[in-house]
Amino acid sequence: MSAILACTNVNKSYGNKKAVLNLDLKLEENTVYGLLGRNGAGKTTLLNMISGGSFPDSGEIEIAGSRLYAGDMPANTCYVREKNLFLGGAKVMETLEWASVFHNNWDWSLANKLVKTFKISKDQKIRQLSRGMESLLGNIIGLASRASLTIFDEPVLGLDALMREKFYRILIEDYAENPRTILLSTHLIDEIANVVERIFIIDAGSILLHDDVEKIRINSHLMRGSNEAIGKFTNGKRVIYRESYGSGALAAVYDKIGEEERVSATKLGISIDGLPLQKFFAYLIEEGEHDE
Ligand SMILES: Nc1ncnc2c1ncn2[C@@H]1O[C@H](COP(=O)(O)OP(=O)(O)OP(=O)(O)O)[C@@H](O)[C@H]1O
Repeated sequence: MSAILACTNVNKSYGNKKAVLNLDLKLEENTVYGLLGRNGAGKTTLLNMISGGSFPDSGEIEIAGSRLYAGDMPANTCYVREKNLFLGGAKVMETLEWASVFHNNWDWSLANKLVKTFKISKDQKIRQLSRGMESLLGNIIGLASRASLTIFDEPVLGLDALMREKFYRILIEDYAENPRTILLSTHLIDEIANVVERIFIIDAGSILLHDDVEKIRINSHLMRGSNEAIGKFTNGKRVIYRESYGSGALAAVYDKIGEEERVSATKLGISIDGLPLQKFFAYLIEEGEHDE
């Protein structure tokens, strides 16, 4: 597979604030990625640079092998912003028509179908849409663009649980029929666990970890036992978080644990549970804080 996006040693500051720091990131063709990071981690700053909205202070961004220079609009890329830039006085239909002009692979039949699915009136003005409906309109544009690189920043903001589920289901179905690279940036991690194939975790402007979701699911564990047993068992393993309480301890481990090791853990009185993605992320970020 070849890279649709490559960021190399990218930096961006606002005054003294380093928002993106020595960041490397590579996205392959035809893969769904998640970009996770807490508030202020640098996600929007990064996505703005990838979409040509701002330019790095240093480093390189390449899209489909072409380097982005200041003022360039990346080809065949669709960026659905958290705060979209639609004109309040324009109608939904006019906004879709405007979007269709910018995207070569635009699919009107999909756009029309989704407008019906999400019950949005084409004659309604943008300023009359609810927050959730506005998110949905952005998402319709993202999906109908069928861009080789489609980026959604907080796509389910303001949507109820049913609509969030519907959006992700449609995204997966459409992706299966029309593979392209999709990057989902969100705080609602567990909701995308079954949608994305790989995950990038960004913290303080840099990528802290990237891996396959399946690998994270298999290799992330929460262990509880005595301080001594946990210390012994986790020796040499990648411990992303550890906490002691009295004579007991808890450890979040990101490593392979084989059957034999599980047997020896049981003998040591250690319990091992899986870690939901949200928890894995929280422990990883918290451990990062301890290290500072
Ligand atoms: N225009 C700006 N001027 C000054 N500082 C900024 C500006 N935009 C962002 N920052 C700072 O840069 C850092 C990264 O911000 P960014 O918006 O990229 O984070 P984020 O991960 O998208 O956060 P959130 O999830 O809250 O949207 C933050 O510390 C933020 O305060």
